[in-house]
Amino acid sequence: MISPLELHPEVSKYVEESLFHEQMIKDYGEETCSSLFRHLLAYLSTPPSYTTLRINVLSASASDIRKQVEQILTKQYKKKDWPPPVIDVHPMIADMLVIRNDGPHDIKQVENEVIIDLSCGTAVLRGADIYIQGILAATPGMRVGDEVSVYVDLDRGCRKGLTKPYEGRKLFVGNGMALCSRQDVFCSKEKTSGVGIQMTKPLYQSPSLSGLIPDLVYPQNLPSIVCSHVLDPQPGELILDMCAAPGGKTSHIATLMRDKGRLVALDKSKNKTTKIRDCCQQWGLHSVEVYAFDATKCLDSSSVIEGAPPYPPNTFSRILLDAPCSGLGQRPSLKSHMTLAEVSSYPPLQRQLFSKAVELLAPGGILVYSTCTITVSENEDIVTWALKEFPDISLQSQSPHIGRSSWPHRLFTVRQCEMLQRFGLSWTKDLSHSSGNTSVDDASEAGDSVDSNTIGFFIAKFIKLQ
Ligand SMILES: C[S@@+](CC[C@H](N)C(=O)[O-])C[C@H]1O[C@@H](n2cnc3c(N)ncnc32)[C@H](O)[C@@H]1O
Repeated sequence: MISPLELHPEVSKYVEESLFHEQMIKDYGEETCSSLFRHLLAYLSTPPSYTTLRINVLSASASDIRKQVEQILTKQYKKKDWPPPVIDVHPMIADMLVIRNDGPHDIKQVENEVIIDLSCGTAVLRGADIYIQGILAATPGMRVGDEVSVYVDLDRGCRKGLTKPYEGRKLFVGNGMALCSRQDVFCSKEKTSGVGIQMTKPLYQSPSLSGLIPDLVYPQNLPSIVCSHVLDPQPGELILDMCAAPGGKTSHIATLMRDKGRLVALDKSKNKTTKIRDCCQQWGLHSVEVYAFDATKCLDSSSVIEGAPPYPPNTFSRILLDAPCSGLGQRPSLKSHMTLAEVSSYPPLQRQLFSKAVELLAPGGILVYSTCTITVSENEDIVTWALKEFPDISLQSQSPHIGRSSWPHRLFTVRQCEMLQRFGLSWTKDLSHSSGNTSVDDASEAGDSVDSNTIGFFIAKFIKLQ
């Protein structure tokens, strides 16, 4: 049993107050709101029920890629003794494959124990095997072929190479087979890379995606795929992706432009821009220019459109601001070490980036703002601030719209709520109209479909008036 996402108490209070504002507490009662918040934290600690892959439809047809993926994963599943995977093209989004995950399973724990860290544990819950470098501790005497039980160190207390049983708080994530001995992990100079534990009986069965036809397939969460479709990039346009690394949405935007036109991709982190370049190169995309650049400085009226940033005002036909955020929509998320100062540092940065985006956008141009977090302060509040601050932009409806509408906000009309998209667990559409109904959507209410059981994500679309 996975416990709810753990937050620093002051962060938990901040997020809860951001979601359940005074009016909601008045309308639905304190008890209901805090029980919904606990439900939300529990939901965030579990992995999504589906794995989604974006596919390169410029290189092959969706059905061909689906077949290739099916062949590879069927072999992988057979090796692990699992029933064959069910893989479909998403009914509304032609460049997305959907694979149903399965779990949680009831797995009997064995004596041999392997400890891994939080980030490795998160990957295991989404289908990954464990690389040798990811192993923090293993039972003395562990040999190749042994069955082992894998635990996540929840408190970052496990010393690398610990020989005694780990006494700290740990979460069981399934059983696997050792492909290396304990000696290989901690004492060998040779065998230090590659898969160390193959997860044969994980708590959640989902495909292991490392190296899965990288020129045709990009593992990406559903809302991120939707986000680039909402931007609706067209061939021949001049488009800006302001915060682009590692390049998932950049490569998608360039693909939707059929690699014709010019896509400028910026990221503040120089190291991360390498990932954008690699990603575009792998998909054979040539329309992308990548710059390591602070997007808060990318506007300058004396600059020119060609070449590197900064750029003059009214330049781009479309801009994606996939903003740096607190990331609290990520699933599974077992424990966050973020402090209140960190979480509350994002809205000012988001407003700064948004202001630049509005100026850089050409009249008639489209701006998409998105985050992978759940706080109202980084989502709905940014929209209400922007609509007040910039009378020359207007909120637009989105296509495709397969997520929920926004979190209830005292400054939105019902129509405005419906123009925004929130993914992951959300307030039921009808709840805001009926104080008698106090449920959030869950598995019993179509909440377990691929469109709803995903990460927490927010999308807003604007047009700059002519
Ligand atoms: C949510 S991630 C972007 C994910 C990316 N759009 C994708 O789909 O692969 C936010 C990114 O913003 C970058 N960032 C943070 N501050 C920035 C700034 N001032 N200018 C440009 N990029 C920034 C971070 O390095 C991070 O890579």
